Amino acid sequence: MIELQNVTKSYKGRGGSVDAVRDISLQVKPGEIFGIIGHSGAGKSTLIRCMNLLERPTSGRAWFGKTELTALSERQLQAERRKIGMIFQHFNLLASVTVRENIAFPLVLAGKSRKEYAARVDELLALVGLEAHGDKYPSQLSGGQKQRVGIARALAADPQVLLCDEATSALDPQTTNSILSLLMSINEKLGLTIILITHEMQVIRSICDRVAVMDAGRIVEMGAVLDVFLRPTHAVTRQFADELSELESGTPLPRREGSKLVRVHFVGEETYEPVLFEAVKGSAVQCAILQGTVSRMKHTPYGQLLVELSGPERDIDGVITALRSNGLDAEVLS
Ligand SMILES: Nc1ncnc2c1ncn2[C@@H]1O[C@H](COP(=O)(O)OP(=O)(O)OP(=O)(O)O)[C@@H](O)[C@H]1O
Repeated sequence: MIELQNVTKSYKGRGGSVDAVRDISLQVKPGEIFGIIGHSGAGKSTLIRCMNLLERPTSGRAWFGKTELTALSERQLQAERRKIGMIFQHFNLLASVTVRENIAFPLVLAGKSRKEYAARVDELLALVGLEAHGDKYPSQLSGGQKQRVGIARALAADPQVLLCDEATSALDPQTTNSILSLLMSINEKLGLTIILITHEMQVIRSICDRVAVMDAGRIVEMGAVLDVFLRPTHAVTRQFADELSELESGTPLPRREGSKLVRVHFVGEETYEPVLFEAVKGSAVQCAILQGTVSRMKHTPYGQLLVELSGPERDIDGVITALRSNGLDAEVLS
């Protein structure tokens, strides 16, 4: 759907040239929600803007379906860009016109008359839950409502892909969740491919299918969200995975002599099974649960427990082996 091949984007600054994006290749599949996460300055905005050529790569190639965007003239590019919608952190709405007119804007640009676009705008207002707000001005709306207008406007020309540039970063957690649910339902209902950039794990955890982790202009890890964050290999990924774990770090924990501290990950339906109880049952091992969470990564139940296993070492090892042979990820921390 969207493909980048060896894309580099350099900016010339006073201190020389900065590679904001370095030699990035990736493929986004039709219908998926693909997240790009990284700290500030990692190159996320530059990367997403290379996908619709708001930034022209210094080298490398960008494809939209079978069309190579980097080979098009500005004029050809404008036509292709209509198939790629975009929403922004600060919404970028026109302050002097109503919600309805903001949403209609891409249709007006495409030469449609009011008569032609009126029904489409009503449909979009309903899709984003703003039926009662069409005649208001952006200044009369909350941040979440403004972003809903941004989404409706981005969808007006019926794009195949939606690029989201930090779309929830200016919103409070509750509003963030409502916008993420809206994006997920649009993805499911319309089959729209979504690519988003964020610095928030919550966004990746809630709605993304695959993720790329960026650091210093490069992608350092990429794959299914669960795979990347269950077994992070790069330090930056590990930091984000720790945010996800929700287990407190640094808190001194009570420990018994000779015990082992084990972190157990549960994924899928096993999250709700009594596997830990079964592994310990009948052994001489005592199991104390020190911390624990159960949540979801998109639709997949996911849990983590920090347990202390105490008893004879051989029996503790037997419990760990039993957990692993049940498909659980059991990591001995100390
Ligand atoms: N137009 C520009 N001119 C010069 N340097 C730029 C330009 N745009 C970005 N950069 C530099 O490129 C690097 C990556 O910036 P970018 O905005 O893509 O990162 P980011 O991950 O989106 O960060 P943030 O989350 O803070 O927006 C930074 O070092 C930035 O200073």
